[in-house]
Amino acid sequence: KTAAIVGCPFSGGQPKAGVDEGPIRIVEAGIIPQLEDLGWKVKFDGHHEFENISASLTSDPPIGKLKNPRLVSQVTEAVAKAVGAHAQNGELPVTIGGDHSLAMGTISGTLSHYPNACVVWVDAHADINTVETTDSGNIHGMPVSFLLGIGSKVPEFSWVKPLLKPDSIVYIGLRDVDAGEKQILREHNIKAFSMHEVDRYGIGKVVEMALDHVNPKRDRPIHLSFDVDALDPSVAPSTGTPVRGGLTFREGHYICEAVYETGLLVALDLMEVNPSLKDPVDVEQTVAVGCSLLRSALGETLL
Ligand SMILES: N[C@@]1(C(=O)O)CN(C[C@@H]2CCCCN2)C[C@@H]1CCC[B-](O)(O)O
Ligand SMILES: [Mn+2]
Ligand SMILES: [Mn+2]
Ligand SMILES: [Mn+2]
Repeated sequence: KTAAIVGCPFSGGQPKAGVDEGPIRIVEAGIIPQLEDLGWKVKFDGHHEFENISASLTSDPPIGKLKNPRLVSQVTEAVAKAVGAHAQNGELPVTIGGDHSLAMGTISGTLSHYPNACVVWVDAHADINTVETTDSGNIHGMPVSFLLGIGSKVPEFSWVKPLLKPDSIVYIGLRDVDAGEKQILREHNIKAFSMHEVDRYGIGKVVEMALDHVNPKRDRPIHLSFDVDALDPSVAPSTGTPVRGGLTFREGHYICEAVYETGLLVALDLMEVNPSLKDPVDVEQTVAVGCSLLRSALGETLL
């Protein structure tokens, strides 16, 4: 079994510099030999270069509130092609971000090859703002709305096909959801296990219920999209939009272990590690947690 590392040094979906260094630090931390030690054949053709895309853009003025729209669209389209190609080759794409706008690409890529795939989205945030509801205009808060095809269309994003259905995504870890997003989740009956449910049922039951919702017969491929800000800031401090009251180290790892145990994982994203926001100790911790989550999602067990 081959894992293909899709290193995406990209920060255009949000305003904080440094998140583009995430993949570089995770690879430098040794994720490749770590995965090889788990028995994976690891393919890594170097981090994706997006310079040519940004160089070819003479200008990229906001569209409405949306920031860096053309850059984000072109980068995520390239990522969709890369992920789709790896999936086509029978490899498991492991996309390391970079900000979460990249998931517009990764999940498009997965769905192009596995149309029946379901998505487990682990995050403090729903990332489902539309052109109408976004307040920040930061596209890392919007990828799910594009994947669902909701909200008014933006011609620059016409490559994104509405391949994701509302009943095929489930959230775990939500605790900072905008009013407009809450309304969208309700209107589309999108299943979400917030930190309230994690407290109430425990992570084991939450993961079971989440999978029962999107994968009742455990026969659908799974795309796991993990935003490290789902974890409590004490666990993963160096990230752009930290929110208190998050998942513990073990809860985050349990999700990854349980998803791997299904044997259905076909694609994995590890997003929003920004190694420039904190002191070296906190950065090191965040990078190490990112590597650890990746290992757990790819078969590392405690016994
Ligand atoms: N919904 C958001 C958006 O900008 O759209 C607003 N939020 C920050 C905001 C700060 C003030 C209190 C309410 N929250 C970040 C989120 C996007 C996170 C993207 B992710 O990829 O990090 O999950
Ligand atoms: Mn590649
Ligand atoms: Mn996110
Ligand atoms: Mn988030």
